[in-house]
Amino acid sequence: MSLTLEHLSLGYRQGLIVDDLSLTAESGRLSVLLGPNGTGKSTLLKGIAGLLDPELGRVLLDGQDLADLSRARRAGQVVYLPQTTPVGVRITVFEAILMALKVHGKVRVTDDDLALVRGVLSELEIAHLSPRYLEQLSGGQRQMVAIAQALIRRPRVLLLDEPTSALDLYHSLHIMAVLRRLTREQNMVTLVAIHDLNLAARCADDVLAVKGGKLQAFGPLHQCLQAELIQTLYGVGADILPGPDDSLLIYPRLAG
Ligand SMILES: Nc1ncnc2c1ncn2[C@@H]1O[C@H](COP(=O)(O)OP(=O)(O)OP(=O)(O)O)[C@@H](O)[C@H]1O
Repeated sequence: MSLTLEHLSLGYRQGLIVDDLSLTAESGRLSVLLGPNGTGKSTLLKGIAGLLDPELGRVLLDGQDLADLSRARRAGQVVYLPQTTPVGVRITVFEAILMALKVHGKVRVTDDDLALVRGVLSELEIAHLSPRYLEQLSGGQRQMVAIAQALIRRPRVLLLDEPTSALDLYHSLHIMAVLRRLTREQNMVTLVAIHDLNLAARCADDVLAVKGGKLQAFGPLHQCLQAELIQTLYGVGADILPGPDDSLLIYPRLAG
């Protein structure tokens, strides 16, 4: 399976933010979406999810134009987790994840549904939060519940916007490792916008870098994540060293 962006241009009233972007991402691979603040990463994810209509171009899943699907069918295949998620009504963590599972399905809850909710709670190590109300959670706990809500829907394309921004070191590493494993096991196309380059380098198969609306790089981690790219994206020099387990260690250097 593959996700293809074909001359995709996206924007708002003030103009284009994503400008003529073309690439094909293969399933079973996790891509990190890199780029400076305000450059269009969230805009790109929203465009792929169908929350923003393209000015030009298409988003294809295995050759099928996603614009031809109903909103509900597209949402079943492509799940987007925004940077901030509303707390919403007074429900427990267990209920919130169950509701995410049933969002476009039958209303009746089966034993299999309950087992799926328990499975994702255990996978993300948040089973102890199950009876708590969403409004009682910390920022990081809420972020993990939102990730659980995205995962339980078993999408073909998983789009996560800075999913570890509120997580501590242990939980960031754990969540990214789970995302990488599930991407392979469930053969998803996973795209994760992220600012922490060292975390990105530990979990990425591919790098997708954007700046000024334009694609700067797309391809395997070791090929793409070079000092020149970091300089282009962020205006920051960097030493890049080989890390354990085929990862990279990035040591950024501000000039002066
Ligand atoms: N709903 C909107 N209406 C108008 N302009 C918007 C809207 N959402 C975002 N923008 C603008 O589009 C540009 C890209 O924003 P976007 O949120 O996609 O950036 P980003 O790369 O995800 O940034 P960050 O790393 O800071 O989260 C910014 O200039 C932003 O102000």
